[in-house]
Amino acid sequence: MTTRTASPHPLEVQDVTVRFAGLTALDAVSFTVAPGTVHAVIGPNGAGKSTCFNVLSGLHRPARGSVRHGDAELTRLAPHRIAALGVARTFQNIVTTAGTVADNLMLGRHALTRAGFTASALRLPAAVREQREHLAKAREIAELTGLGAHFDQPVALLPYGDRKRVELARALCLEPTVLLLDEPVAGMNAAERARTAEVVRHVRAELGLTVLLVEHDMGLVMRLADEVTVLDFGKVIAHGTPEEVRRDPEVLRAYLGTDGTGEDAA
Ligand SMILES: Nc1ncnc2c1ncn2[C@@H]1O[C@H](COP(=O)(O)OP(=O)(O)OP(=O)(O)O)[C@@H](O)[C@H]1O
Repeated sequence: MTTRTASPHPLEVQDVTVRFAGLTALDAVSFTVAPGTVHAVIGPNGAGKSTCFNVLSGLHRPARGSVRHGDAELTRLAPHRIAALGVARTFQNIVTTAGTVADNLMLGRHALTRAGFTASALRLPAAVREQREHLAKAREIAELTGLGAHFDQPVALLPYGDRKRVELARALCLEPTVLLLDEPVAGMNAAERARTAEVVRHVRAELGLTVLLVEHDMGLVMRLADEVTVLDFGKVIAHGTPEEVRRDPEVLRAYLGTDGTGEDAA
């Protein structure tokens, strides 16, 4: 069975430009996500965060620029090929409500399954053994993400925060080296947000993952990110630690319409 280890490679976004009809949604965006770090992409509404996320996961092909991870140029690959390289994404809206937690996590193992359909259907010994190993791995990931007690429960019956974490666990079942999180705490209450931050911190430490997250929740970004890239109108306006970007006058202007002095920006 495939087991991946932490990647030594950064995720390098270089000069990425995306246009929709007349609108430049991303304009020569560059940043590097260092291996084993949590990197957040933030920005006001319409700044280009989702577009950036979709480029990284292969849903949008940029007009220009590259996204490199080791030897791979991700902008030329279909989403499933990017996932197979160990770059897994979550989806903002919960996509997993059917079946149990175990069922959903086993779906996440699908790309790592070697036994063919026929071998599985005939329950050949190798296929049965592989299935058992995948189930054990799925259980391990459920434990890691605080879902162990719910492993055999229907996802639809779980509280919202746990359901959203099933999505995170499903992505982890791919044994990624890079995890792309699309607003992982959207819609959660304060306790659920804190719990999810703890889980992300824990899985990053345990698995040595590189994490890129797009997030509106500043509290989460400040608590979790090692580095932050700030977008506004499709351009990078700031890079730095959470503390640095929080004090950056450009960032204050973009978010608050002020330069931080109390005067409205022109
Ligand atoms: N498929 C599309 N077709 C046309 N314009 C689009 C498309 N997707 C995004 N845009 C536009 O591109 C710009 C960037 O949008 P994007 O969704 O990436 O921003 P965002 O930072 O994720 O915003 P939000 O915080 O509101 O989710 C916006 O002006 C948006 O209207």
